[in-house]
Amino acid sequence: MRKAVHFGAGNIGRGFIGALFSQSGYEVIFVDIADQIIDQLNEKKEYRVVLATDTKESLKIDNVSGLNNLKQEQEVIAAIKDAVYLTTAIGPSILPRIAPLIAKGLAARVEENKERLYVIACENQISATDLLKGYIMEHLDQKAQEKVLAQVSFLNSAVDRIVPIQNNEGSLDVLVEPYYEWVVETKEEIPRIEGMTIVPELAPFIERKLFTVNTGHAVIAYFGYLAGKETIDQTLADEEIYKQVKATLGETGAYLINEYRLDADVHQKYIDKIIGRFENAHLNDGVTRVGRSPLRKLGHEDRLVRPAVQAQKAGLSYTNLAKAIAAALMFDFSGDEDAVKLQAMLQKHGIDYVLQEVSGLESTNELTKEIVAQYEELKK
Ligand SMILES: NC(=O)c1ccc[n+]([C@@H]2O[C@H](COP(=O)([O-])OP(=O)(O)OC[C@H]3O[C@@H](n4cnc5c(N)ncnc54)[C@H](O)[C@@H]3O)[C@@H](O)[C@H]2O)c1
Ligand SMILES: O=P(O)(O)OC[C@@H](O)[C@@H](O)[C@H](O)[C@H](O)CO
Repeated sequence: MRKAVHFGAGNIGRGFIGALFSQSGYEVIFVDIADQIIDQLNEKKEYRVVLATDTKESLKIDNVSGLNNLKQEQEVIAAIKDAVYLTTAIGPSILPRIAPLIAKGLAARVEENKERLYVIACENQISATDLLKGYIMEHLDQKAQEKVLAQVSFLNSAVDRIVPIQNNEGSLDVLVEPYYEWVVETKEEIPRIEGMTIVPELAPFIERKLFTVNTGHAVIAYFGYLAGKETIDQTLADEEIYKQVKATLGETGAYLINEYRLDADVHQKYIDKIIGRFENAHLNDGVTRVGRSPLRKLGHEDRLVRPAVQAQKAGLSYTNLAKAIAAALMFDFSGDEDAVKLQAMLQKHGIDYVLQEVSGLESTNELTKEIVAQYEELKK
């Protein structure tokens, strides 16, 4: 049986990427640090993906097992030697931590197995696989680097499926929305996986996804948090926030339509469909999950700052994006390590410093001035 090694047996790992591999006839070896999940994967060897619909249809996902990357290095290396695919869904900040072990696995594999291996990072981050590749290369000598580059394809991708935090302690089953899209950039023929879409140029797909689904989601999460809401669907029921989401997606939409020559009507339908997905009450998706890691989300290339910077460059409106950035700066959820760091940084150094250090925005930039003004307004 063909093998896929997938790092991160969390919500997207089990609920989306691992599930597609299993349904495509692959044996899926999940690699994670959570012993409870790994033990269950090895004991049960199957779980269910449950769709967040009225009827809660479910699919059985089998041929799965688990390895702990901190305790079973040799087993992970052996699995990489045999795999056809190596994927991740672990969070962009964790990629540097798993890179040393992946490097060891790739170095061993290219000596013994001449079949091509396909590496794909499935994270909400532009060029996540390129980043992972860079981290891996730091752990290989020149000879190993050359062999790996000759025998391994590193493919960027965009992943879209809303998978909330699961409220079923002790179960491997995952509740997911029915919609999904996995777009992979390559010009090669690669082994077929059910549900994977291949494109020669990813930029329009990942930017459209990040700056519509994730920008919209972030707006709901940060304004919802400020308004004391619990979930994404509850927040969207608030008329003012609904209007704010629409207006912000109008701004990212204008940038995307201009940049990628998209059809305006088709893009509007895409926005409407996504808002419909956010309204799915079966997901019970928390504003604190969607707003998680605000330092990452306030990054220069991420879902809020990049479209604002790009809109500004193109002479388009960015007022609503600036307001969303201001709301993200107010995310002071004590259960989120990044939010705690962000608030400490704001208190110690002030907003101009944070926008410079975290978002790469100069204090003299008109966009920065707009964010500061919106922040002062929100604080009132
Ligand atoms: N949940 C979604 O709706 C969704 C949708 C699209 C993309 N994504 C992206 O997928 C990625 C994963 O998100 P998620 O929601 O599945 O998160 P998650 O927290 O549910 O899963 C992450 C998994 O990684 C594991 N992990 C953490 N550190 C590790 C380490 N050092 N070594 C091995 N495993 C480690 C955790 O134990 C966990 O099981 C993120 O980049 C996210 O942006 C999520
Ligand atoms: O995963 P994050 O933290 O980058 O973003 C939170 C959500 O917006 C995200 O997980 C979405 O649910 C997902 O990107 C939908 O495809």
